[in-house]
Amino acid sequence: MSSPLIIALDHASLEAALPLVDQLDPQRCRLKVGKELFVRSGPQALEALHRRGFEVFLDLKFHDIPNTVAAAVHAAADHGVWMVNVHASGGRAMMRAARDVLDRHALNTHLIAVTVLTSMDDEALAETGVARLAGEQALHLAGLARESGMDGVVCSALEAGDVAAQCGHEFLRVTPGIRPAFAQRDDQSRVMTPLEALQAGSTHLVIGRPVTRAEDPMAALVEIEQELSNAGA
Ligand SMILES: O=C(O)c1cc(=O)[nH]c(=O)n1[C@@H]1O[C@H](COP(=O)(O)O)[C@@H](O)[C@H]1O
Repeated sequence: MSSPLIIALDHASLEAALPLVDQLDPQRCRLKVGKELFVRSGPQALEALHRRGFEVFLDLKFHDIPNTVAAAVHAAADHGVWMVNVHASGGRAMMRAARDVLDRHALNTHLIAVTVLTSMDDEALAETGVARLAGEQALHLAGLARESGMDGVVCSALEAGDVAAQCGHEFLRVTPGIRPAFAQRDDQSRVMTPLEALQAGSTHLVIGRPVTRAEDPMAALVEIEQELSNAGA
């Protein structure tokens, strides 16, 4: 599957997500299961998506003591998900523990770390006691994630190029905060269009509301695919 598109199923339940899922093609996108859908529908949601042939990014952003996060990552990988994530700000020992548990059990789920949430700007970050600018902090955490054995990071597309330069091109740059020209910004602060994001160095694009809340989700997805293919992306 070579598409960079990951559609965020930020739906209230599996039942609510299925009408959209059943219009999508597993050869043309992956799906992301986040907190609300997983808390309501649980592993059943993963099974239902896997049965339909989709690769799934389980986005639960684990952030806890190393032992707890490693166990949670192990449990996620046991469900056969394609990708799982933790918060890089959980630190080196936490990320290493998560890496080690996957290696010990020969599980090949991609393990990535969230750097700075795309909803955060410099001011919001300063309020949490982080003095660096959001872009600098994201790059700092990407370096720590790389050293701690992560396969990549979640970052804003604004940082994707710098992350690639610093951490290597095989290090994944999964970027939410994607807003096609036709979409609203919603609560995202640091945004780019799909084409800009790929050109800036993203390896994967996480897209939620611009597709899932569109009047015609398939038309929105096709419009994004066309924008990318017209530019040879
Ligand atoms: O880890 C993520 O996927 C994530 C990290 C981040 O920094 N920002 C961010 O928006 N996300 C997720 O990406 C998706 C973006 O959705 P839309 O803003 O609707 O496109 C949501 O499911 C968020 O949970």
